[in-house]
Amino acid sequence: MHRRLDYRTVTLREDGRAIRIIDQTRLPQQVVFCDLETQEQIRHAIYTLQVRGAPAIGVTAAYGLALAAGEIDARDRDGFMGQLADKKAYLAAARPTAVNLFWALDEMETFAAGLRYRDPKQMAADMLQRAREVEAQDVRVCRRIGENGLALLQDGWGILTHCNAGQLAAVLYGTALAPVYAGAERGYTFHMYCDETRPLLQGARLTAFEMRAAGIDTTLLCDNMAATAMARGDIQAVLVGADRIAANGDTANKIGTLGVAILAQHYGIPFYVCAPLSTFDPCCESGADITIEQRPGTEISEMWYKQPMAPAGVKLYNPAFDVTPAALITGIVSEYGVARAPYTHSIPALFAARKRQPV
Ligand SMILES: CSC[C@@H](O)[C@@H](O)C(=O)COP(=O)(O)O
Repeated sequence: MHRRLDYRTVTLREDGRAIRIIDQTRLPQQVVFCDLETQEQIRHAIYTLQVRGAPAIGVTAAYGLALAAGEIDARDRDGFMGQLADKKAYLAAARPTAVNLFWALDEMETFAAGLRYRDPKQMAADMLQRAREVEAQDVRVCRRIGENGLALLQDGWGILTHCNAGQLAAVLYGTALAPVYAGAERGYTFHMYCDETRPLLQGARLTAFEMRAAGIDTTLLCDNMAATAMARGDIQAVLVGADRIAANGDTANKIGTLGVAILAQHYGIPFYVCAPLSTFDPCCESGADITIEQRPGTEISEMWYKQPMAPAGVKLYNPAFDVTPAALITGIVSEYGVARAPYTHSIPALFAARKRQPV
């Protein structure tokens, strides 16, 4: 039976005074909702991955800046925009790699700059309305990604995914898992293979959880088992999300994605990246321009076990993302269709399509 989680990962609380998120650090044991009211709570929730995944971070940031704007006490437009810029910089420092964070903050600042100046409370209320639209747009966009991605898949396929790019990484559908949900709605049977995704186990804790809740056949495997699953012929396609896509198609996603892409090329398995246009960053010429977040080594050495998992004092290396070169990507599935190499031509075509008919 198909039972996608019937709640939104990120939304505005009914009274409009807080962001309501599912606390992803408590999954899969507990589904706990958490209300974020202050900018400190919002930045902390993004940094600690209570809310995570590029599109969900973007929606949180949009609401976050609107709520923070409600705290502004300014006499005129310049005062308001000055304080808004400070709040934007504060939220932007939460995490460096997912461009949706910066995209959403820029959208909100540009929106505020375009408003006829009234009292700060009214400006903040208008911004909150705009943030609601960012949330609604995420739902529409992800549905379109689902339809576009489904057209590349066949009923009965085994699909490998890495990290979590599903409902829990966006508002309702996700990106890489949106085609799987779209297929399930039509009665397709997919066999999902979820990499556990060391060190923070987004695949085990989140993807396996939401796939099972949706009644989709799901197998969890350790990251180092993907090669064997491919060699056995279990995998017919790889679907992953993205945190930032450079102008040449190089794609930053959760650490380990690059290894999966190399394996997929070796075994001749199509490797698709699924992402909304808000994850594309035309200012990054290539993957070399993408800042990769470094996180505390303790996420490797002691996070998931009662006892330390490594000898005291060992040097630790914990980049949170890697960059998959465009040459390893079969196609990038967006809400405006599928871009293929050469990406320097096909990505601008997606942006042109958006200009003609925004989703
Ligand atoms: C649709 S989500 C795409 C990516 O944000 C996702 O694959 C990912 O890498 C998330 O990393 P995380 O560190 O859990 O925020």
